[in-house]
Amino acid sequence: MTFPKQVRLVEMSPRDGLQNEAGPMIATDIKTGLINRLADCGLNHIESASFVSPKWVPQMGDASDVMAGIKRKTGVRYSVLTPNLRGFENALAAGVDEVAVFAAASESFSQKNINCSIAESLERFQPVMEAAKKHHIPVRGYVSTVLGCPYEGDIAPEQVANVARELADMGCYEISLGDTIGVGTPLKAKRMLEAVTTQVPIERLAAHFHDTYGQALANLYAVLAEGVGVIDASVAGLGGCPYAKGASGNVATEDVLYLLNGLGISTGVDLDNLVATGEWISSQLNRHNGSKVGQALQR
Ligand SMILES: CC(C)(COP(=O)([O-])OP(=O)([O-])OC[C@H]1O[C@@H](n2cnc3c(N)ncnc32)[C@H](O)[C@@H]1OP(=O)([O-])[O-])[C@@H](O)C(=O)NCCC(=O)NCCSC(=O)C[C@@](C)(O)CC(=O)[O-]
Repeated sequence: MTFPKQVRLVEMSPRDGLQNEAGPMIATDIKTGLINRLADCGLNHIESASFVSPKWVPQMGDASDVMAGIKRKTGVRYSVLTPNLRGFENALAAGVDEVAVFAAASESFSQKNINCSIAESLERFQPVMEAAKKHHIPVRGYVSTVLGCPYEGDIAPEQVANVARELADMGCYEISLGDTIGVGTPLKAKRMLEAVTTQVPIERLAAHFHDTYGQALANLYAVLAEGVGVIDASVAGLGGCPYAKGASGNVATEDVLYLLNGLGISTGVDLDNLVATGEWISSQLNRHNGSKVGQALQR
């Protein structure tokens, strides 16, 4: 096994973490406070908001205010989700550093999440890619449901590979592979990755695993051993997907960092500060802290 010496953590909590919070709209200053604290932990890539339809995801309805309210830290990339050209234009006006388009490996999930087929979604991303190129904005791509779909069950690794290749070919610099409902196991994750790397080099892949079945760290260990060097995670394990009922949050950033520290893999992120941030946001949201490491170190 050859683990990478360094891993880039992409922090998901302000977007993937908060998009699914039930109840009233979370105050914008809690969102900006979270982002500023995360940057102070040493995280240098923070997915901060979504420029999607507020009818579909109400919690992200203040994306422009969030972008205007954060204290920008040099060296930190503040990225957002953009499902279409309108989202991109709004994101550009808000001064984002990077955008992400999001497709799925499952037709049913694509319909439920963005109201179109996989092929239509790729067509819809084309003008986003062109506009982003013109404005020198890097674009990340997501593939959801890479290890299972809430509507279709198992997804063929080849289907994941095809969608990942399409996104890479259209210009996404990195493809993040999402186990949206957290059903994967290490062997499945390894096999999916083997299929994807026949189409997209491993240097351009990221792992985005949810922890619904408690397998996310084991799955990450499996793909780290294959050489994946970018991991998406969410402080305090915040989150879930509005269009994947029952899915829990991304794997907790604190838990991933503890694993990486134990493997001697550097990230530039401070664990104590991160644990304090996980505690802070959990108390602001009046929510259980979903990080095991966060719970252990707070005792
Ligand atoms: C894609 C659409 C817009 C299609 O939605 P639609 O209803 O098919 O499209 P539409 O063009 O008819 O638009 C519907 C309404 O939204 C407006 N609209 C249209 N676009 C925008 C925009 N950009 N910003 C603001 N408003 C917008 C548009 O103007 C219209 O308003 P109305 O005329 O009814 O008043 C919709 O389905 C949508 O916003 N979906 C977002 C779903 C979402 O955010 N899901 C969660 C993120 S994905 C995820 O979590 C997975 C991931 C990435 O983390 C990886 C993983 O874990 O697998």
